[in-house]
Amino acid sequence: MTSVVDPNTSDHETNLTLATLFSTSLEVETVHGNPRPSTNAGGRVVRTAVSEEDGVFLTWEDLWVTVSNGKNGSRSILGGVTGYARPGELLAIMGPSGCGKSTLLDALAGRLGSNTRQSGDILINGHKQALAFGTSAYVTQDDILMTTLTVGEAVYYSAQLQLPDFMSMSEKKERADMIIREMGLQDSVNTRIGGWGTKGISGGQKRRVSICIEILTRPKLLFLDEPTSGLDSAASYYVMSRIASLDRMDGIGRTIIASIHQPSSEVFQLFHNLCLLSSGRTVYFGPASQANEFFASNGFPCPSFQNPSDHFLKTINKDFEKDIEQGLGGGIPTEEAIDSLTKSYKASAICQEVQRQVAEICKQDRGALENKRSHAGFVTQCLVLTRRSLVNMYRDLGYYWLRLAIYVALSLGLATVFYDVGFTYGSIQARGALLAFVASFLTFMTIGGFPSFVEDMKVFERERLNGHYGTSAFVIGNTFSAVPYLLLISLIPGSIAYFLPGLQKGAEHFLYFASVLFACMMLVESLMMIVASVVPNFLMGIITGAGIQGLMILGGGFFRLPNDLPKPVWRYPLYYIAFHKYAYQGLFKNEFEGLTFLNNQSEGPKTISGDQILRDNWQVEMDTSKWVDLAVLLGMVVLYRVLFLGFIKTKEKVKPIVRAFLSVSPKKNIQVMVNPSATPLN
Ligand SMILES: Nc1ncnc2c1ncn2[C@@H]1O[C@H](COP(=O)(O)OP(=O)(O)OP(=O)(O)O)[C@@H](O)[C@H]1O
Repeated sequence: MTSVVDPNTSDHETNLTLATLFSTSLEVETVHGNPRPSTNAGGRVVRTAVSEEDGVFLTWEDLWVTVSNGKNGSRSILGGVTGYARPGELLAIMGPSGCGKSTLLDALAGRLGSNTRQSGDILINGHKQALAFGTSAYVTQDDILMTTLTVGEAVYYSAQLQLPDFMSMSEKKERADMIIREMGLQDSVNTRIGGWGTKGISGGQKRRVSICIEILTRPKLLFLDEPTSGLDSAASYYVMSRIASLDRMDGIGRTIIASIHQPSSEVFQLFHNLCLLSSGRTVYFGPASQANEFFASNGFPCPSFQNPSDHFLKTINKDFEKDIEQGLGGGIPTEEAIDSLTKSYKASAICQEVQRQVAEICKQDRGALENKRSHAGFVTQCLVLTRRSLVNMYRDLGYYWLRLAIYVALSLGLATVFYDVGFTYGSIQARGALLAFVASFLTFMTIGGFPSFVEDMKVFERERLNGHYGTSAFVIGNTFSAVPYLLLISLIPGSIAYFLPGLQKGAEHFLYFASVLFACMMLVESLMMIVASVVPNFLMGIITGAGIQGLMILGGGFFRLPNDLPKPVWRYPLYYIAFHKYAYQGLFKNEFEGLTFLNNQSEGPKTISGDQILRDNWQVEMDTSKWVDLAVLLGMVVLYRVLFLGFIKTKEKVKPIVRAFLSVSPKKNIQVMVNPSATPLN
C-alpha cells in the first residue's frame, strides 16, 4: 500500500506539489450571472471571484465529542478531528450513517445536546466565539415547518421577519419569489406544507422549503445537514449548485458546510473540500478532487464506471461487514481498510497541509463575527408573528376549533344538567357547583391545545437559533393571536352555560362571567406554554400541566373550603398562588351578590341573602370586590407570560454556560473512554 506522500520527495517539492494540489481545486473564474455550477470544462471545481474580506473562516482542531454511556463510561462520537472551511468554498462532510456527520455540524454550529461533552478548539475568524442566534444559518436534518402554511406563505412570512425594514414589502416578496424559483418550488407555491394527518408537499419539497427559508438572507456561514435527502439526482444537483452559487449573488464569499449522503458525480464536482469520516475519525480531509487519488494510492482504486463517492463510502462502511468482505472489499476487512486509510491520512502531506492552513487562518486576525444580522424591526416582527400565528391557529383544527366544539357540547351538557336552577335553597349548591365546574374543568381542558403549543415551540426554537426574530416578539405574537379565539370560546359556550341554567340576569354579570372564563383560559394556555418550553414532549407535558392544575384546583378553596384547608402548603401559599381561588371567589360574588334565596319550611317561608351565603357557605373574602379578583386574574396572565419569556431567555443563557462547563480538555476525554473499538486513532 502506498502513501500519497512519496518518501523520496523533498520537503520543498512536497510543498510545491501540495500548493498545486490545493490550488487546482481553486481556480478563479469571474462569473457573469451564470446560474450553472462553478465547474470548469474538466469537471473540476473552480472558485468564483468572491471577496473573502467579509467572509467567515471556520477552523476546528483536535475536536472531540463524547457522550455518557451511563455506567459504562463515555463513548466518543468524534475523535480529534481537524479541519477548516473558508469563504467561497463548499465543504462536504461524508461518511456512513452514524459516523458523526451531524455531530460535527452541531459542534461547529454550537448546537450540541446537553448530554454531550466537547473539547478542542473551534475558532471563527481566529476567535473563540459562540455561534447560534443569528450568526449562522443551519438547515437541520428534520424539516420543522408550520404545516398549515402554504410553501409561498412560509417563505414570505420568513422574508418579512428576516429581511431588514429598509427593504420594501415588494422587494422582500421579490427575494422570496426568486428563492422559491431557484429551489424549483414555483409549482407548489400554493400547496400547504402539510404534516400529521394532512398530506401536503413531499419530503423532498419540504427539504427545499427549509433551505429557501435559511438562504433568504444569504448568510455568510451556512450549515446544511443532508440538504439533498429525499431529492432525486437531478433535483439534488440543482439544489446543491444553487447553494454553491450563493456567492455570486453579491460577490461575498460564503462559507458552506454540508453533510451529504449520496452525491452524484456531478454534485461531487461542486465540492471544494471533502471531509470523510468513519466512526468519528477522519479518513480524509482535503480537496475533493484529490480524494480519488488518495484512495487509489492507498490500494483502494475506484473501479471504472463507479461514482467515486459511492466507492469511498463502500470502502469505509463497516455496518454490513459480511457482504462487504464477500463481494466488495477485495478480501480486506473493512475495519483494517479504515485503519489503514486513517493512518495513511494522518501521515500524509495532505493532513500536514490542512494543519498548516488551520494555523495560518488562526494567525490572521480578522475580527470576531458580528452577532447581529440586520433583520426586521421589533414592531414588524411582532405584527408578522401575530398574523402568521393567527393564520396557523385558524387552519389548525386541533388548536381552537375542536376545543370550541367540545366546549359547546360541554356547555350544552351543563345547561341540561342545571337547566333553570331557580332560587330555592337547593339552587345554592347547584349554582356553586356549576361555577366551580366552569372555573376548573372548562379551563382545564385548555391543555388540549398542548400538542399545537409543542409544534409552535419547535418552529420557534429553530427560527430563534437561526436568529430570525427575538424571544419577546414571539411571546407577544403568540399572546395576541390567541385572544380572538379565546374570546370566541368564552362568549359562545359561555353564554350557553350561563343563560340556560338561569344564572343572575344582566349584561354586566354575563360579561364578568365571560371575562373570568377568558382570563382563566389565557392563564392555562400560558402555563402550558411554560411547560412546553421546559418539557417539549406531548405526553410528559400534558401530565405535568394536568398535575399542576390538579393541585391548584384542590387548593383553590372550593373542594375544601378555605378555612378547612390544611395550613401548611395548602392554605399558605398554594391557596393564594392558585388562580382558581380568584376565579371561584369572583364568580361567586358575581352570582350571589344581590340575590335572595327562598326556603319553604313547615314553619313558614325563610329567605337568605346572597351576601350571607357568600360569607357562611362559601367562605368568600367579602372585603374585596369581584373586580379585584378579575384584576388579579388579568395580572396573573401578564405574570405568566413574563414568566414564559423569562424561562425561554434563561434557557438560552444557561445552555451555553452548561456547554462551556461540560467542555473539558481532550486528555480527560480520552481517559474516560471505555470502549476500545470506538477509540479513535491519534
Ligand atoms: N446527544 C447524543 N447522545 C447519544 N448519542 C448520540 C448523541 N448524538 C449523536 N449520538 C450518536 O452518535 C453517533 C453519530 O450520530 P450522528 O447523528 O452524528 O451521525 P450521522 O453521521 O449524522 O448519521 P446519519 O447520516 O444517519 O444522519 C450515532 O450513533 C448517534 O446515536
